[in-house]
Amino acid sequence: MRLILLGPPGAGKGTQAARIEQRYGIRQLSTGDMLRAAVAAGTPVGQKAKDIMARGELVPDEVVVQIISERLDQPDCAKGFILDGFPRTVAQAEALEELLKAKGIRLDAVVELEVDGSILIERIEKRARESAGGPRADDNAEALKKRLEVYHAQTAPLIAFYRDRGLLRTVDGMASMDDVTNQIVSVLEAA
Ligand SMILES: Nc1ncnc2c1ncn2[C@@H]1O[C@H](COP(=O)(O)OP(=O)(O)O)[C@@H](O)[C@H]1O
Repeated sequence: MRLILLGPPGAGKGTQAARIEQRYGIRQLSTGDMLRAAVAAGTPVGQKAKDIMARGELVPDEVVVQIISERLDQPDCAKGFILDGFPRTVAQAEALEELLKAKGIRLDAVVELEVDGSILIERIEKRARESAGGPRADDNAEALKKRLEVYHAQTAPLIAFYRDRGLLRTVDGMASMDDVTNQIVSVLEAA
């Protein structure tokens, strides 16, 4: 099973990806988590990404494409994977298409979590208050506003991109967490 989870910040991609990982024994690949790990470790990629991420902007396409390309070659992705937070631009989606073609891999589905803009800010502020390790560098009002703008300008066009390819499946991200999981599972069983 190979899928992409698509949706705005705060839509619940991380939560659902972790559940799908458990259920199907496939790997969750979160570019946000990978970049945060690189920042924490102070690697060259992390040094490059740190300030960009804190502002809520996107790190350059070639950086994340390279990270994902290498990650997909790891043996733990052989059974499948869930891309969470990637692709985030049409250029990334095109690069992914090329990459998968070269690796001889086909996507099964792109699952869009549809959530009203009005509740996203509320959800992320709640996450910032409740996160054990303290809030993320980009979970503040200014970066959040920027992340939502970036989503609408750069990532939302991927909905049409994948609809055109017959891969898009939309689920109601406003339902309860369990209900959203069930919807995703039905979509995957049908794919
Ligand atoms: N595919 C990507 N392309 C560019 N930047 C990315 C990508 N994935 C993550 N990032 C960077 O990491 C930040 C956090 O991403 P993520 O953890 O997916 O957060 P969220 O979905 O909650 O906004 C993004 O705002 C961006 O700066």
